[in-house]
Amino acid sequence: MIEFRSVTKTYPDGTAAVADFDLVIPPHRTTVLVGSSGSGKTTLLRMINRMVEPTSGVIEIDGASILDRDPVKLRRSIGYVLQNGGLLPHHKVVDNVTTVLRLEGTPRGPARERALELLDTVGLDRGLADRYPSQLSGGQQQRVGVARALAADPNILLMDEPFGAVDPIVRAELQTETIRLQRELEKTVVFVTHDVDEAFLLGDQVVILEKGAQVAQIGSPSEILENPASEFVASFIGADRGARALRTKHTDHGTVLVDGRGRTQGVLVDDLVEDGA
Ligand SMILES: Nc1ncnc2c1ncn2[C@@H]1O[C@H](COP(=O)(O)OP(=O)(O)OP(=O)(O)O)[C@@H](O)[C@H]1O
Repeated sequence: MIEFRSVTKTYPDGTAAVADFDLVIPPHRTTVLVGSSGSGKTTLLRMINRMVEPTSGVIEIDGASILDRDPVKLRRSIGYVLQNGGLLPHHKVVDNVTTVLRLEGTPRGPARERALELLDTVGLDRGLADRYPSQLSGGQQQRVGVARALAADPNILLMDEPFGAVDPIVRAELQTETIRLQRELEKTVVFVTHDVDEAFLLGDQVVILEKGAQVAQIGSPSEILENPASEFVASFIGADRGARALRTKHTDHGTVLVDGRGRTQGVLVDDLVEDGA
């Protein structure tokens, strides 16, 4: 579990990026921080691995303040995936994946074997191991970035807009892969995006942020969709524009659900009634 208590970050130029922020991030689940540009998402993420130090407040991992941890060791024990993959261009894929392992003293042979296993894990062909990042597609580079983040088998994986720079089809593939990986590996994932659809797709817990990292709403996707806490949230998730409104349409074969543009989104199964409890 990761916990923020009264965390504030004011940058030296006076920008109040995060003001009095509280959050509990449950283990083995995906928490998504979503908000518009400048709402403080990246600052929050980077405070977890001490790439940014809070101005005040406490951040704990499993009940212990991260200030008591050596920053370098802490950073290496937490996986971090960036938007552009953050790969070193003059290092082969295998060397990018094994950077942290090598720094921690794993010999070359076992490190390479681990890298090849990780390529399997993220759905990449082992034959790509000796290529350079520029010889891969954007989607493949992102997968290498995920493999690298998983190399030291961290419990926590931080992902900062990891799919922002790839086309929509590859993005959808990577989102599906992320869900599969999380189920398989049961990491605690903290994911930053400005895309509310991505947040609802990936998040077990979604945190909608306004400027200064003020929490507008926190809950499961269903809880937020069913009951937006404010006009800001309704507008942010598109509920006010009817974008998420579904209507029933009766056909000769049963009842389907259609969206605002008339596209069929699903089939109504009337024996599947939940009481919402
Ligand atoms: N090193 C810095 N020095 C000064 N101000 C900063 C610094 N880093 C971020 N900020 C400011 O802090 C605020 C929050 O930035 P942050 O990057 O955390 O937001 P974000 O929600 O991740 O935005 P984006 O989606 O655009 O990446 C912004 O106003 C930003 O300009």
